[in-house]
Amino acid sequence: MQVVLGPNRYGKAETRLVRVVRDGDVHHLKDVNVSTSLSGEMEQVHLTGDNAAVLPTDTQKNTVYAFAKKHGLRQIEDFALLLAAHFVDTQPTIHHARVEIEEYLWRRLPERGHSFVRDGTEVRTCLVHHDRDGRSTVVSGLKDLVVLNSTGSEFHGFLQDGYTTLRPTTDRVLATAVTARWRHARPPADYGPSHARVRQDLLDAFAGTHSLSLQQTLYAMGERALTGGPGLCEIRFAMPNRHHFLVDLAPFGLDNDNEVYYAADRPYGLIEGSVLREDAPDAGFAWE
Ligand SMILES: O=c1[nH]c(=O)c2[nH]c(=O)[nH]c2[nH]1
Repeated sequence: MQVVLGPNRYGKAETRLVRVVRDGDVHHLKDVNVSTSLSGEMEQVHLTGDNAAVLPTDTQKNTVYAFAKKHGLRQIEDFALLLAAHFVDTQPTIHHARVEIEEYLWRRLPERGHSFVRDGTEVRTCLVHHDRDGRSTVVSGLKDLVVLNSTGSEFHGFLQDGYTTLRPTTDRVLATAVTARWRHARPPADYGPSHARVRQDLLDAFAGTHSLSLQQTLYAMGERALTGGPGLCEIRFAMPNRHHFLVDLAPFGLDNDNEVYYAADRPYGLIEGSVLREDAPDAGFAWE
């Protein structure tokens, strides 16, 4: 039986990097997790162990740190583009680079210029590709944006079969941890304000939508982000439905008028979907 090498890539996953910029007594902090992944002329390393085409993952990690010093680190998308282009443009055997970055957010404490507190659970993300034909794609995003509406959410009119026990409700808690990733029709002038704008659009739509299902809320959030400011053409979501079940307090002679909930962590409904402009340009390898 004949076998052949299939698609492959290799790289250094999760290079943790903290960059401090000292502006006198006031420090600026960037805390990121960088994963690089390269592909190209990798037949020989897999078939015979000849490493001549391989840029070591250790070198990839070193490059991340060196570039943080040489070029600074402002918007993660720009840093990822710089790294991806570097690997492809300097190594003929590397035909494609994929760089994924997570950024953990810190807020400076007001009293001091160099003390920080982690800003919630939210993570900013990006996924960048660059190939040897000079094509680049950028997907920006966020994850673990935890939101909750304590009313303004209903769920009824759903299919019922012999296994259905869920009661229809016209007033429930709606909570989720949003993962959203998006691409722009054209690169924005600055990924920072664009990210802030999309994030605010998502929050406004979550809060402002009287929800008949999390699916409806997802679409409303996508629609808002696409019709808002920063020129998005596609946004994809994964939203776990963080169920809040009313606790039955009747055994204790107490009523429970939507006041006391059991916040379940699993299982959870997982609602996923995308919203895109009808004329969205082809995504190419952007999401891979
Ligand atoms: O918003 C919801 N969508 C569903 O598809 C679903 N399914 C379910 O059990 N609860 C919910 N809630």
